[in-house]
Amino acid sequence: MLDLATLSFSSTVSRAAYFAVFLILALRQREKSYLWHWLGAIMASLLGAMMLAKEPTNLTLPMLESMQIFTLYMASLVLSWSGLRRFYGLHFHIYAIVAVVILTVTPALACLLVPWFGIAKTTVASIYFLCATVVSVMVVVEILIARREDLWSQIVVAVAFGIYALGFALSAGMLILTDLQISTETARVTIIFDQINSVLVYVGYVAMSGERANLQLRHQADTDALTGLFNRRGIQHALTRLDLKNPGSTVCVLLGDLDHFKRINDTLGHEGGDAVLKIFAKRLKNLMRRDDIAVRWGGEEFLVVLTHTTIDEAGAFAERLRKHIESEPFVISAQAINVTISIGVAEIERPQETFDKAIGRADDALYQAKHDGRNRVCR
Ligand SMILES: Nc1nc2c(ncn2[C@@H]2O[C@H](COP(=O)(O)OP(=O)(O)OP(=O)(O)O)[C@@H](O)[C@H]2O)c(=O)[nH]1
Repeated sequence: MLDLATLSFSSTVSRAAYFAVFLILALRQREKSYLWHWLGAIMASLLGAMMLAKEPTNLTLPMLESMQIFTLYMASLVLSWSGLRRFYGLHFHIYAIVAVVILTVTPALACLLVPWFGIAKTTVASIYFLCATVVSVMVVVEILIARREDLWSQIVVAVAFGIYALGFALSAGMLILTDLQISTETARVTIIFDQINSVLVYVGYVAMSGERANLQLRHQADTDALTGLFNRRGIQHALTRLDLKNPGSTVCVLLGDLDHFKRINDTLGHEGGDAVLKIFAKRLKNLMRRDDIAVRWGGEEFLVVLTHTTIDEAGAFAERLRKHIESEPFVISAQAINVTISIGVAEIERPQETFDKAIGRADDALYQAKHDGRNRVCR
């Protein structure tokens, strides 16, 4: 069995290692304020662990040291919570700031009451555990109830703080309701419990940061930077979401091309042309349903995939889009520009036809629409 001195030492060393890792992460990505909060959380708990490690077997620390250690551990929890809020891009309400400051200093203030009012040290410890429970629950709520982002790794952090909350609440309950005293054994259990849980928390933070960066990179790689629609690479990923093999559902493709776009560029300049493309993409998205997929297929060419849609419905949608573009001039730098679009529509004939073949037929239909005079829909 490991003794208290060894456990305290390993707890301090592991925190120092986390501190080094987070310091590098924060320095390399200075703009990510949440990393600085989490670095602060680790630093506070490292300082607390260092103070405890000085005299690991002394369970009756002087008042001043107890106050400092309680405050450091509370600050660590609060910085974990504030880091999470920054991670989700949230700011802090003034009431929330006041509340967490009160929670942070309450155990230290309770220490002051020990000599003056003769309050038992176990009562002070239970006050600390109660405050720590509240902040741990706040972290869990921040992640699980709000579910602001779909990250698997945040579940690890939520579980770790859920375990912390349970541990703190149980400790407080036992100190209040039973005559449990703080002993070498309880100190050992506490350190082991904290050691295991802190691995989940800090590794969870790194994983959250990495998972989100990974998703953002993938999103960037799949998205056309100008219009925000999928690019050709992105459609491959988006198509995996569609059940193209299901013969029960009809899927149609639309290939649209803005008419005489070269003239628009010549009139407005390339930047003006870009603005037209952006506005077009926005209008297109406004007409689409949630499950439909829009892709910037080429320069001024757009592909739309309509799920659970018959060829007649797709034709009607294309006509609606065409009229919508034709009827409302695009306003670029206070200049109203008339834009029109030609559209080819095709249904994917399943089970034998591939997606690419259907696009080929939509392209033929688009060619026909251009040939017939533009600003029209052809099947
Ligand atoms: N502003 C801007 N222009 C682009 C972009 N990509 C392609 N283009 C321009 O789009 C124009 C396409 O011209 P064309 O293929 O001749 O077709 P069009 O003038 O639209 O004529 P039709 O398609 O036959 O109606 C070219 O002038 C390209 O330079 C882009 O990202 N931004």
